[in-house]
Parts: sequence; structure tokens; C-alpha cells
Amino acid sequence: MTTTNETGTTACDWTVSGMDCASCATKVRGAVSRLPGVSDVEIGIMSERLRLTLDERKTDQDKIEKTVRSLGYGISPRAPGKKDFVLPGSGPESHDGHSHADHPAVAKTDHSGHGSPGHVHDDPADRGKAWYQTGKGRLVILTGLLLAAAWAMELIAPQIGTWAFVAACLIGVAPVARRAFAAARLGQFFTIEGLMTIAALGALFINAAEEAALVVFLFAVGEVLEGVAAGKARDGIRALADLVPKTALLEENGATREVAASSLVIGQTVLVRPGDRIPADGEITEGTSGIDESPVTGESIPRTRGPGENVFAGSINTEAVLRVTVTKAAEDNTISRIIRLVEEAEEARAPTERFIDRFSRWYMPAIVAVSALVIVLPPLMFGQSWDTWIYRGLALLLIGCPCALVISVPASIASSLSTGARRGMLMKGGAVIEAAAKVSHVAFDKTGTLTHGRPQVTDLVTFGTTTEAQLLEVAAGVESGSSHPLAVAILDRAKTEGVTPLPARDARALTGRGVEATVGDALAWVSSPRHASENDGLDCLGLRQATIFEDEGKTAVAVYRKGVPLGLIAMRDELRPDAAEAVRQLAEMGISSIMLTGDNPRTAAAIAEGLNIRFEAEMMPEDKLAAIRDMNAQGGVMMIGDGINDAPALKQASIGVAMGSGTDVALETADAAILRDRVTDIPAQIRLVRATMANIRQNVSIALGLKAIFLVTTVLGMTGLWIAILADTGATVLVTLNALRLLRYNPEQKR
Ligand SMILES: Nc1ncnc2c1ncn2[C@@H]1O[C@H](COP(=O)(O)OP(=O)(O)OP(=O)(O)O)[C@@H](O)[C@H]1O
Ligand SMILES: [Zn+2]
Repeated sequence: MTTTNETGTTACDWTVSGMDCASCATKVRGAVSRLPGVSDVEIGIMSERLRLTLDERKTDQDKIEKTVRSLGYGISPRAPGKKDFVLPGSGPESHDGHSHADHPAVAKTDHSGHGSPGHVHDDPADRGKAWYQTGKGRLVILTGLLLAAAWAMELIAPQIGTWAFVAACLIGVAPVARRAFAAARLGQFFTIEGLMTIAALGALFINAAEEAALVVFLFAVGEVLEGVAAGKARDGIRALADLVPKTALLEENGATREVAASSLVIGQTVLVRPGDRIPADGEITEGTSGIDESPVTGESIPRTRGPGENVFAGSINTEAVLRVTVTKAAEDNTISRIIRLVEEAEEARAPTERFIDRFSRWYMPAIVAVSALVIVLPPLMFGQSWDTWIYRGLALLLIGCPCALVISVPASIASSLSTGARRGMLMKGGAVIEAAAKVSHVAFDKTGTLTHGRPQVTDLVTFGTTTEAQLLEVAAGVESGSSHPLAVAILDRAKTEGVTPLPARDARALTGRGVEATVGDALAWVSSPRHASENDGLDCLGLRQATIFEDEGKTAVAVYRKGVPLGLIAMRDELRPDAAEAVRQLAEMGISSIMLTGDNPRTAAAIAEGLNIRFEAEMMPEDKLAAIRDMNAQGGVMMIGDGINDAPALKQASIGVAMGSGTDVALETADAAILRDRVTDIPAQIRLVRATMANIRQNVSIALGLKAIFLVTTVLGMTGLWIAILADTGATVLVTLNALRLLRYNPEQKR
């Protein structure tokens, strides 16, 4: 749970449940930030994560948990790494206040409504009490009481009926009032619970018992609906967490036994039967089987993997028994990191969201002030009836909750992130979504994005008396330290030809041009033909031969030793089959694509022709940065790279997207990642972010529009208390439901 840094402060994570709207989060943030030693508070409504940076000498963690509980929320510490596997309340039963009794590490919490006491003890009396305090329990009891009161009013005596309504109202408002009081004691005066309590008691005061009871009832309805809606929005992350298998078959001393997947350590061997999920990131040591990686990368076509190849935790072994050596501890494996990324993304707030937060901070106090004026001014100045204006003022108070507005953005973003994650499209939060929706250019790095990134040697040309084997010997020697795709291709070819690379010393990469190294007693190069001809490593004839290869879309490199040309190696990197389609879709969406490459203009032109894409060739890394800066200035650019050697370019772009199943590096370096090897996921991702922004705009309009309308009708006396409460909880539910539509959005479908 803790990581201490040099300044003596510690970051601690908790899971806080029951926060279904943003005023809840504000309340918790306000209350805990006042505690001694707490310097920073981060809170995620959707991820339910509370992260505090605190000074442990000054802070009593019990006190923190007590504070949060007193506000009516559940809280439990998150263990490092483990949190990805035990998301509190991740079962379907969590919505009705029952809890995971079999899981002591998990907070016994519920998910209903504006926070309800999360600390549920196991004895029956307490359980009953907790059930009552959750929105659902209160709702059942209130329904009964209201029906009884109505019946009493009709059939027994109006007087008794009225008293029954008073009782219903008091019983219903008590838990709300208690939470309001707890918040007020912690310095949070403007809470929806506080407004609610004042409105209900005020209505009793002006003899509107019937309506007061109705308001309390509708508030309970709203809480339940909000809880359900928020729970649905969270299901996306839970679904991800559920993909991680809980157990593994550990092989030790010739025997196998079942252990918790989270307890596996690096180096252990696990047995994976057909149909099982792979319990850990690891390397296959025995067996070959089709692996369905869709849970991790979204790619649903199984791939065949055999000994020496890597597999991801969460993927499904479809055919044969495998032995896998664990290469990563549970908390570091790819799926855990994806989950963590999605969770953290939900907390990284979009600019719109920050604006709304600031807005809501003065909105609630402002409404309270207006309500006070509405109550006092007309009776005092114009001698109008107190009762009428108290009533209208109370109704106004209820409109003072900014919940719907504040939840509108995070709910849309949470849905969008889950929808993307299911297809292997990861985005690091609202700011990324907002920026990505605006881009007007997409820049592709050539290798590994538009092409597979695995060039193969196609032709060997030797000069003078050099043999092919000698050519490869030198080339492979020079390249042996390099991980450049061209180097990999040359080393591969040497291996299949049975050629041993000559030992090389002092290898040095010449950025954008090639590699040099000392082989034997002479300096040798493998470089671009242009660089070679400038250094007497290639004559006119050789240069012309290279040009022919390049016009065919191949990349040629020259191999030479000090002044002695040895030959040419031509390589071809196949285009991804859907690259052209992706470029076409982007064009349809009004986005211009460009290919940036360090390769020569002829190879680039041959490749670009098939794709119908603009290109710039022979670019040094700094040229790429400059080009991206230009496009940034023209409305934003999304840069697509493989995340391995193009990190600076990805950083420079408005949005950097790492593509391909080189997920490892990709996840950390970029703003977004595409885990499937599909170029068409780029237009799909842009469709998704655009739909998300449209959804957010709808939500903000719904929330603001409803409030504005009812603000006016309330002051004019056209609508009353219960419409006011509907305007709040109703709008909250409406925007959450609207956000949920994004969960069903299919970004691959063109529209
Ligand atoms: N290891 C190497 N071996 C041989 N040639 C190299 C090597 N590295 C770079 N080159 C030469 O430099 C050129 C540019 O390489 P660089 O790696 O900068 O391109 P890039 O922009 O990353 O490529 P791409 O646009 O294909 O992704 C290559 O086309 C090649 O001619
Ligand atoms: Zn609320």
C-alpha cells in the first residue's frame, strides 16, 4: 500500500465505495484534506480509488478510515498489486449491500446511493441496520410508510394521515441528516444531504408533510438509481479484472498443485491445460498451442505460440497442454498494468472536467444564497405570504446540487475507456480523449505501423571477388549489437545461411544512416547507399543497382570496408494488409495522413503509392520532431509509432499512439496504445473519442438545461419540491445512462 519517497511522505491507496456522484468525491476530498499530515488527495469516482500523500508520523490511518466512514462511505486499504485482483465489490451481489464475507481483505461495503455506511459487521442486528441505511432498504420501508400514510389519510382520518407522513419523512431523512451532520462537522457545509435535510424539515415546518415525505422518498429512489448506474459504468473495469485467473497449477518437484495466481514468483513453472487461462506473463518452455490473446490485446484470432515465445496472463490456451515459466510477478504483468492504466486514466481529469469542478464549487453556495433571498425578500419587501416563498426557496435549494453536471464528464470517459480497452485501445485519460478528438493530422512512422516492422532480406548483390557468405559475415558482424529492424533481418539471413558473424568491436550507430564497427583490423560500415557513396563505399554502378531496389519499395543498404565496397543487401518490409483502408477511412473523416520515414525517398514513394498517403523521407529524428511541431500548430497531430525507437516523436505530438503487440514499452511511453496489430484501429479510436466528446456535450447540456429550466419554473412557482428533487437525481441518472450508451458503441463500424 505504501511507497515512501525522500521527503518522508508516503502515498497510500484506499478503495472508497459508495461514491456515486461528484459531490460525494468533493466531500471526501474536503474532509480528508483537513486531516493532519495529508498533503495531496487524489480521488476517482469511477475507479473508487483514494490516494493520499501523507506524512506518516503525523497521520493516523485509522483516523482517515474513520473520517470516511463517518461520511457514510465504505473504505478499505488497497494492497499493492493485489488491488487489480480483488476489486472490492466486484461481484454482482455488491449492489444490495451484502458483502464478501469470505474475503477479509475486502471492505464490507455496499454500492447504493449517495454513500451509505460501508462498515457492515456480521452480526444480524447490524446487518439489518446497514440494510436500512442503504438506499434500497430505506426505499422499501419508505414505500410501505407512504402507502400506509395515504391509506390512513383516506380511510381513517386526515389528521392521522398527516402524522403518518410526518413520521415517514422523519424516518426517511434521519440517515441523510446524520451524513449531512458528519460532513458539516468536517467543514463541508454545502452538501446535497444538507440541502435535502433542510428542505425536508422546512417543508414540515410549513405544513407540507405530504410533500416532504414524497421528496424524501424520491431522494431515496434517486440514490438507488444512481448507485445502479454508477455500478454499471464501473463494470467495464471489473470485467477487465475478472479476466485474470485466480489460480494456477504450479509445478514443483515433479508434482503439481493449485496455488493463487497472485502468489506466483518469477522463475516458477506452471502447467496450463487447454481451455485454461494463462495465469501469469511468461515464456513457453514446452508445448505449442493456439493462444487467444483477446482479453489482453483485443485480438480475437488465436495465434500459435511455441517454446521460447511469450504469453500474457489472461490469454486463453485453446489447444494443447503448455508449460510456462513465469517471467513477471502478478502485479507487473501486462493485464494488471492495463487495468492500472485504465483506472488511473479515469482519474486523470479532462480540461472540461476541471472547468466543471471549479464551476460547481461556487454553484452550490450561490444557489443557497439565492434561495435565502427568495425566501426573505418577497415577504419582507412586498408583504407576500411567507409560506409560499419558503416553499419556493426550499425547492430552489434542491436544485443546488451540481451532481448531474459533475458526473457527466467522468461517466462518459469511464464508459469510453472501457469500450476502448475491450478492443485493445488504451487511452491515458480524459485529457487524451479531448485532445485526440480534435486532431486534424495523423502522422505514421513507417516501420512497425504501416508495415509489419519485420523486414526480410530479398536480394544480395556482391562486388568484385566478394562472396555472398563474406558479405553476410561482415554485415552481420557490424550489426550484431544493433536491434534495428534492418539489423535483425540481416542477422536472421546470416543464421539461415549458416554464416557466423565476424567478431566486431566498437560498434557505433550513425543515426538515420547506418552502423559502423571495427571488423578484424579495418573499420566497416552497413549504411544507406547515399551515406556509402559519400564515403567511397559505393560507386555509380552500385548506386544505380540500389536505386532499382528502392523503386521496388525495398530498402537497400551498402556493406563496405574502408574504401572497399563489398555489396548490397536489399530488404522488404511487407505493408500491413489494412494500412490502405485505414488511410482511406481517415481521409473520409477529414483527417490527413502523412508517413514520416528515415528511409530514402524512392522506397518511401513506392510504399506511399500503394497507400495513397503523403510522405516525407530521409528524415532524421530531429526532422521528425520539427514536422510534428508544425502539424501540432495546425490543429493537432496524432503520431503513430511502434513505441520502441520513436518515443521522442510520440511525446512531441499532441497525441502519441504506440501501436502493436510490443505492448511492454508501448504502454508507458505514449498517451494511447493500440494493442492489436490493426491500422484500422487508428480511425476506430478517433471515432470513439469523437463519440465520447459528443456524449459529454449531450450530458453537459442535459445537466445544465434541466437545472436552468427548473430554476426558472421554481422561482415562478410553476413547479414544486418534488420536481426539484427529480431535476437533480433524475438528471444524474439521465446523464449516467446516456454515458452508458458508449459501452455499446462499436468504433469499428463506419458511420
Ligand atoms: N542498423 C542499421 N543498419 C543498416 N542501415 C541502417 C541502420 N540504421 C539505420 N540505417 C539506415 O538509415 C536509414 C534510416 O534509418 P532510421 O532508423 O532513422 O529510419 P526510421 O525513420 O526509423 O525508419 P522508418 O521510417 O522505416 O521507421 C535506413 O533506411 C537505413 O538506410
Ligand atoms: Zn449527488
